[in-house]
Amino acid sequence: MALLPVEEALRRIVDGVPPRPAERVPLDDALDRVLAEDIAARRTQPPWDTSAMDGYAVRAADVATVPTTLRVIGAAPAGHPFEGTVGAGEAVRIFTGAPLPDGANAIVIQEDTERAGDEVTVLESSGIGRFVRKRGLDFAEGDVLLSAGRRADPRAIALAAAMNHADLSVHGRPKVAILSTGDELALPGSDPGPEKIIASNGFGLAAIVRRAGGIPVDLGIAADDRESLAGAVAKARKSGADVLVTLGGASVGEHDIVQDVLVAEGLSLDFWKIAMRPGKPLMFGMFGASRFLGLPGNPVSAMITARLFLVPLIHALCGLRETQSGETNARLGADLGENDQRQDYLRAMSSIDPDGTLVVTPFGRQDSSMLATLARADALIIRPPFAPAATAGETCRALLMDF
Ligand SMILES: Nc1nc2c(c(=O)[nH]1)N[C@H]1C(S)=C(S)[C@@H](COP(=O)(O)OP(=O)(O)OC[C@H]3O[C@@H](n4cnc5c(N)ncnc54)[C@H](O)[C@@H]3O)O[C@H]1N2
Ligand code: MOO
Repeated sequence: MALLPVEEALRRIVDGVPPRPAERVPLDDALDRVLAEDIAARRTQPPWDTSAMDGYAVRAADVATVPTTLRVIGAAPAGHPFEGTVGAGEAVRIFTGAPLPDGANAIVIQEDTERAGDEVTVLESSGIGRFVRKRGLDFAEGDVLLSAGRRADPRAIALAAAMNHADLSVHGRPKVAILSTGDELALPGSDPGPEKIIASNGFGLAAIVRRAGGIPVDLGIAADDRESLAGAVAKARKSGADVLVTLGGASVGEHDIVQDVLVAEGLSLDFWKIAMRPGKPLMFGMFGASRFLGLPGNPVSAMITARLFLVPLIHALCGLRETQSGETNARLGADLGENDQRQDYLRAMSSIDPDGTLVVTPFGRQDSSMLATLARADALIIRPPFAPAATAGETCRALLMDF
């Protein structure tokens, strides 16, 4: 059976996703939220011509020939403009960030002067505009400097503050309900019998959700029976989550009943099974107003499919417009055999060659149960379906691990 290509699966998941409604938050709470509107400067910065240095505001013509001695007629610390005018043969003591007084058109830095009482001797000349920041050097009132859809990173927050905004309109954070499934699962820190497996996926997923800008809602662990799953699904409905993620029970065994139960509860399934390794049994559909992603239970499959499909979905719900795939060209560090119909994501270690090239070397064992390997890996080598055998040194595509 032909499996759905990865790119097509992603397109179906993220296309047409409406961002969460906007809300206003103080600057201090805006970090990593996504701007819901363009932000224009409420003032011009700097609002006047200012000194870029501590020194003396002078007329450039007066210091064309040095040394020369000028009369100091006042001072202009930052925040306290000098109200008068600098005339011929005069200077005003000035400090970094203070407005340039009328009449002056240059700054002489303090180190190039000798002060004696109300006279200053200038030892180095200074041209027109020297050490002067012109009004509006950074931005002018009305300039739109931050666009809707941008993440409020620290630089954006600093700029928004400088533009005189105390709060920002940002999109709401999507809620992602996470349900682990499996009779064999026990919580970390419990005293599990040898037949048990520690339920790690939910924790990894919640961390991915938080990093991506969502709010994880833990629905716990459902057993592999219809009643338990239906009960958990009822909780999911109540949670009002934007996305419901199930973990495990996605494959073909008779205990893999997630899809059956959800369809009986109203899931409209869009697709099941994609051309990807790890992650083949991925499911996607609409569950009422929520988007549903059924991730495979194998721990590495769950983490990688979450990175490739859930993260872009959360970004879309957050209103993020400029997303980066994280993919780059690299040089293969080992030979690889030919690939089958599934796009492969091989766990790999990256290094930089002496010539500056990024090299990615896959681990020998690629089993999708191996979290220790995933944690050591810092890149995934992407092998398209039916890629021919490749030798070390060839160019390949790699996804740098950002989660
Ligand atoms: N006959 C076939 N068998 C399998 C196929 C197939 O196509 N035909 N696909 C394989 C692939 S690929 C994957 S991936 C897995 C996915 O299986 P499920 O999604 O049904 O996952 P489970 O069977 O529930 O669990 C698999 C594995 O992962 C462990 N697990 C489950 N949940 C967690 C959790 N929350 N934390 C940690 N570990 C978890 C579970 O104990 C199992 O060991 O199916 C293959 N089989
Ligand atoms: O797709 Mo499964 O995720 O290969 O192990």
